[in-house]
Amino acid sequence: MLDALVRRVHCSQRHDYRVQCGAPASTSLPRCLLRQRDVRAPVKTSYGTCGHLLQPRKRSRRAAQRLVARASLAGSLVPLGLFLTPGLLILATGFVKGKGNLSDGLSRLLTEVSQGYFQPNVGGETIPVAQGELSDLAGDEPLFKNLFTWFIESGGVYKLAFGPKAFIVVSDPVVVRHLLKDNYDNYDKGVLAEILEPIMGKGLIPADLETWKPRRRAIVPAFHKAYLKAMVSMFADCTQRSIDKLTKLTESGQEAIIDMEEEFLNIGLDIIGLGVFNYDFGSISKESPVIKAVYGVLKEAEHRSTFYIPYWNLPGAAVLVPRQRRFRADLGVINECLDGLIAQAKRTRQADDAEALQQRDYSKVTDPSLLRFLVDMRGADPTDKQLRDDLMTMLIAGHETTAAVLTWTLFALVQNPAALERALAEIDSVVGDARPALEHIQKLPYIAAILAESLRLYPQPPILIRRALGEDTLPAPLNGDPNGYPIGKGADLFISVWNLHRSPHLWKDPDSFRPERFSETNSNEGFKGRWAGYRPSAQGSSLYPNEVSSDFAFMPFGGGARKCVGDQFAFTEATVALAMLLRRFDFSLAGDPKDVGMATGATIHTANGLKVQVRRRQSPAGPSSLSAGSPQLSQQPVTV
Ligand code: HEM
Repeated sequence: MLDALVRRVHCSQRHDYRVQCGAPASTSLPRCLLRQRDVRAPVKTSYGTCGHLLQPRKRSRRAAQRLVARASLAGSLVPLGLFLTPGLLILATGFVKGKGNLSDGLSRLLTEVSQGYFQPNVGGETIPVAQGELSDLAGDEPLFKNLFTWFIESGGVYKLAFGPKAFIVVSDPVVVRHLLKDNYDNYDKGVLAEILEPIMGKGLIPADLETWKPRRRAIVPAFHKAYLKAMVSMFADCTQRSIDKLTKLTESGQEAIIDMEEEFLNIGLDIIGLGVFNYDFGSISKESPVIKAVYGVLKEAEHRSTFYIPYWNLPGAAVLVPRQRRFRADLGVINECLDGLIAQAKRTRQADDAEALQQRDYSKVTDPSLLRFLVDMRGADPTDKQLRDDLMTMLIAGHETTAAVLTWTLFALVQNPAALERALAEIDSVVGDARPALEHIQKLPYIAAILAESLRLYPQPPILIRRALGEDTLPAPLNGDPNGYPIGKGADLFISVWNLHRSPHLWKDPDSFRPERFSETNSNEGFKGRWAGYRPSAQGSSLYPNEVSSDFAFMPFGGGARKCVGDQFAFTEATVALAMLLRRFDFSLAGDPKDVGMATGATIHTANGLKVQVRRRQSPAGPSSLSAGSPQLSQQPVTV
């Protein structure tokens, strides 16, 4: 195990070194040995083979500010916690006086205070341990990148302890297949459900298994083929709004610098509003209190998913903490809007069974939204609250995710001229100036490979979360204990999609952007027949390479029972938007790729926006008949 105790350091010229902690092999491992601080001392006066002085990685000013902010927030909430029980006061003093740094001590204290219990023993004693501290989270890198470093050091299943809380981190396709498919009903969403419950209630993503089963059965049929066809037309309309805006900004050959991440978020919001509840946010061209509230709630969802102390559960936090007060106000605005839309849909209900609803003539349907289908479907009869939870869930699940895919795809393409050229040739010859239709999308395999490659490098979300409802034994990961790892009820798991997608055991040249990889077979003898490898032929009729063709090494939309319900919606949306924008404009990065940065939330987004220079594309070749596309959008969006 000691062999794994390595850390990265740099010399003054930024040569990269891996150093080993100096503890003797026989020593039992106190947690502090793994902390960067403890590794710094022995290397402070060491020199690398380059002759330069070795030094620990420097924290950026931003990271340091983040750490201070977290520590001070923790500090400001301590008094609340201290009132809860005198025993915790002693605990607090012990932690704060202890050797750990202040933020680590406070973080542990707050985790316990706010959750009110110590993490029960959740088994997993035989799992290799990597231990982390809050200071690791406050480093330069997002959490999922730290998880990758520990994966390389500790293997496809390891345990990570933050104070009293332990997470089992899984980065092996055989174990992931077991969790998501073979034994899925032994797991719920655990910590994620706790975080999201105030926002999504019992919507499909956080729902417990009992609530989830009938809702999943009701929602899946709503994404039928005729719906998807109508949606493709709407995707084109919403992208056209952005094209019109960019066309204006690039009048008479001008060049404009645009934050395309923001633009993709606007396109995505308009699309998800229309597709889910036939509400036109019109966010590409205007601001409204509802849009502001949606962004406010999304920001809070992101804050909660990265802030590992659930301070918002402390008594009074919702009233005392300004951002929590704002969050409640924003949630009120959205709920009022959704309640209005649900009431209106119920007033105009035309009940029918699912099959009949799927056979409606969608070229004449004025409201093709999911809400309309869910209200009209006979037999499901969800309560207003359940409907609202499902709508809110889909609004959040389908907005930032697709925008993030488009952002990172464009980021990759502007740096890969050969891939861009091939993409343009495909768009020009298959779609040309036509309005993209479902039939076009099936004929754009290279665009599909580009989007898949972007999702491989930047999975949205980078981590999936589960909690064991009963005991289980995780199968052995690559090079792990052949007996597997028993875990107990209540064990919390992080499935690291980032690690799977960038694993050197599963992919050749994993960090390169190379869409062509999806037409090559790939395997690893080390799995001894337990992992089937990546096989393009197993993709079948799916629009994109997926968890089936990669045997859970590539999961752009998750896998198994709780796989994304909006995968086809999202994939066609991204294809339409990308094809239409690339056809019309030339994009090049305004600045250094490093300036874009990376930040983590529910999705991976940029730290500083995706600023690109936009120019009109000069006379692109290819079919130019508009009649080849689908008919104009016939739906009349509702505004309340
Ligand atoms: C590119 C865009 C998208 C990506 C990358 C994505 C990814 C995912 C992933 C990975 C999961 C599995 C989560 C887990 O197992 O814990 C998921 C679930 C889900 N997604 Fe998506 N999603 C996208 C777009 C959408 C859209 C457009 C919608 C709805 C219109 C949607 C609705 C949902 C729902 C409801 C679930 C929960 C399914 C269940 O638990 O049964 N997603 N998504």
